[in-house]
Amino acid sequence: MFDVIVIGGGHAGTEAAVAAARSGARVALITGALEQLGQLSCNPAIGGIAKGTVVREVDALGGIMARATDMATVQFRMLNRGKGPAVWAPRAQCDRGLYRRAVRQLLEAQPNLVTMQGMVARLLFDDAGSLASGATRRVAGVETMEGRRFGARAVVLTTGTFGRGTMHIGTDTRISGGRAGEAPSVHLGQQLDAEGLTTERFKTGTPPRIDGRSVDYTRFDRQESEIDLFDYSWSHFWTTPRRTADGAMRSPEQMPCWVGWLEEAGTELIAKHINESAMYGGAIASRGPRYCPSVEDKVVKFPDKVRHQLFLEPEGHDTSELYVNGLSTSLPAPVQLAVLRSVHGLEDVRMTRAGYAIEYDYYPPTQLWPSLGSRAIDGLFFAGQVNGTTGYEEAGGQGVMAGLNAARFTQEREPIVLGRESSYIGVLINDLTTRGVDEPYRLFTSRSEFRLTVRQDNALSRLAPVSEAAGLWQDAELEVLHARLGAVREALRLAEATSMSPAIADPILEAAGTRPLAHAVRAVELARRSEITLQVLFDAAGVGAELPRDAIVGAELEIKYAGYFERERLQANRLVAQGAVVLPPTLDYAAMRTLSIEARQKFERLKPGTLAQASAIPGISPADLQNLMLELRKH
Ligand SMILES: Cc1cc2nc3c(=O)[nH]c(=O)nc-3n(C[C@H](O)[C@H](O)[C@H](O)COP(=O)(O)OP(=O)(O)OC[C@H]3O[C@@H](n4cnc5c(N)ncnc54)[C@H](O)[C@@H]3O)c2cc1C
Ligand SMILES: NC(=O)c1ccc[n+]([C@@H]2O[C@H](COP(=O)([O-])OP(=O)(O)OC[C@H]3O[C@@H](n4cnc5c(N)ncnc54)[C@H](O)[C@@H]3O)[C@@H](O)[C@H]2O)c1
Repeated sequence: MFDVIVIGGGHAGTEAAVAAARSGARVALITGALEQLGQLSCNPAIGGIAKGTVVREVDALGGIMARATDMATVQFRMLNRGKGPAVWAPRAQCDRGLYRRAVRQLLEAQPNLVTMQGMVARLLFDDAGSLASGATRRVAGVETMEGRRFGARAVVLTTGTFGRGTMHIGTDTRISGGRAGEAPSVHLGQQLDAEGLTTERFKTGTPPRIDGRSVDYTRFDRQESEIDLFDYSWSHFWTTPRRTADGAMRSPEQMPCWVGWLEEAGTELIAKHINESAMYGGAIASRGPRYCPSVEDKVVKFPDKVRHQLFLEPEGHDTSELYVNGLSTSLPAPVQLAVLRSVHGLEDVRMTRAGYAIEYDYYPPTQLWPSLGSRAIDGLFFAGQVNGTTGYEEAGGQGVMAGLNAARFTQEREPIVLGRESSYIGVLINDLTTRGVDEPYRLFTSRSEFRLTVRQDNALSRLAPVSEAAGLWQDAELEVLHARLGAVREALRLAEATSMSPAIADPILEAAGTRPLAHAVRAVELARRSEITLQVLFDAAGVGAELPRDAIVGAELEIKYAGYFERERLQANRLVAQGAVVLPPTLDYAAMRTLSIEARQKFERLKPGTLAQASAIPGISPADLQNLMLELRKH
């Protein structure tokens, strides 16, 4: 008997299992193939715009994604570097094999957690759900295809793209599978249909891979890694052997990326064969991710663009295979090869694997509570691609919260729901459970009202209070965590306390093209200037050498954008105060005549957990919210 069983060992499942185990639950993770734990289904890149912030949030909640990435990075870029640190976005490409092994190693190092191989065929139920939740059933365990049965008080379902997955290459090739080379999950979906859960279909796609030994690299621009400037996980600053005592990096050897172009010859080929593409030839009807478009989409939707950028990304040290980023496609394999060979430098290329599209089941996430628990079946939680999202990071973020709340469910503790003002994970889950999805959901900075205060550099200070209160850390980790947070405070104190004389500051100011000093000022005042970094000031004044760079950048951002942050914080506080008002699931919205009919219907159907969630439902007006507050007072 386990407290929590997690079905699936992708990015949602592995995080869910760790979060539940860290919460004190006895956890089993059951997945199709143990060798594939943590498999990066598509490109081996972790992070990017908004997603990089989620990786750090997962890390601040005790997750493993950041640690695994740090152990496997072979190429790193800080995106948006030109735009100022408030919107910097870390993106790491990993050695695919190293990443998988790192995930497995981290899982096996986790107390309270066992991993097992097996395809879950069905859930086991107790008859009744609890009266309070209104659920019709309560989950009691799982049974695998081989007939092994395991009892559990909560189950987290994270089966990704495997739910009745069908892969397509061109219009004629259709293969049943969850991912290239892996079987789909069929029985579980049939059972959930029979239980009355709503199921829908989405699609996604992946590009072909090529043999790096058949590439003429002289025709591509070489892009080096910026690795020495960054660690994803806060824990690496202090505890692990990733850095040597003098701060040098001990990551895997870095590999270059190659930037090239799909030219007119390639786009013409795609246009000519467009009806043979699975997506355009009618083989697939379901909707795909708008923001991870296939190359067919790009050619059809942007016909005036004669060329499209491609990145050849290394798959790892143990292989010469390259991932062709930008060329996701479901054209027939011979057409894919011809398109590849139209690219300058790929004239003689060997295609090692064809790209394909995949259609899979997802469960519209408005069927969930904000805890990610099912409204229909007590103790059943959903996370990852099955909730209609796309992306490893979106999956990981949901996984942590589902695992945490599944454990808390078994411990009869209140679920933890992150606010929109606290994190991108809060925005993601709030959007999913209140608004639902009509295309695969991907995070962007624009989805957050608080994108200046919710940044990649301050994830730990935002979420450590949550993870600490939830009891996710061991004592030694807490010590490191407090030291890490203390470093930002110390950098801020030093900025206030350090006086910069004209003799020290002027060479820096002149080099940056900003006006020199008339008299000595505090470092904090100079750090407000957009051209000047706090690190440069500290280096010149000979202070702060013991502080991690990241803490100094975090302090600098707090100084530079203090005015904006203050405004967002006030707004966030208002939202928290108002939004925290709890709406019990037993409220009879149909009887609330002061609400509009649309509001009554939507509240009845979606059962928002708090006023903040009620306000995020599309179509709900400020008048409805005011009236709802008045109705609540009558209760
Ligand atoms: C071809 C392809 C292309 C993709 N391209 C992109 C992209 O460009 N951009 C992007 O953001 N995302 C892309 N994705 C999606 C990305 O892979 C997912 O968002 C991410 O992996 C989701 O993580 P997950 O944990 O929800 O599911 P997955 O990573 O799919 O993991 C599911 C896990 O569940 C296990 N499993 C399934 N059924 C069962 C069962 N019945 N019993 C036990 N275990 C089971 C599987 O073995 C697997 O370990 C792509 C996916 C595919 C397949
Ligand atoms: N079809 C799908 O649903 C699908 C497929 C693959 C990946 N993904 C997801 O997308 C995310 C990462 O994708 P991504 O980063 O390739 O795309 P992205 O669109 O997030 O890329 C972000 C930015 O990185 C730039 N970029 C891409 N490759 C680069 C490189 N090698 N060097 C420097 N800059 C580069 C791009 O120009 C873009 O501006 C992951 O979360 C992954 O799960 C989804």
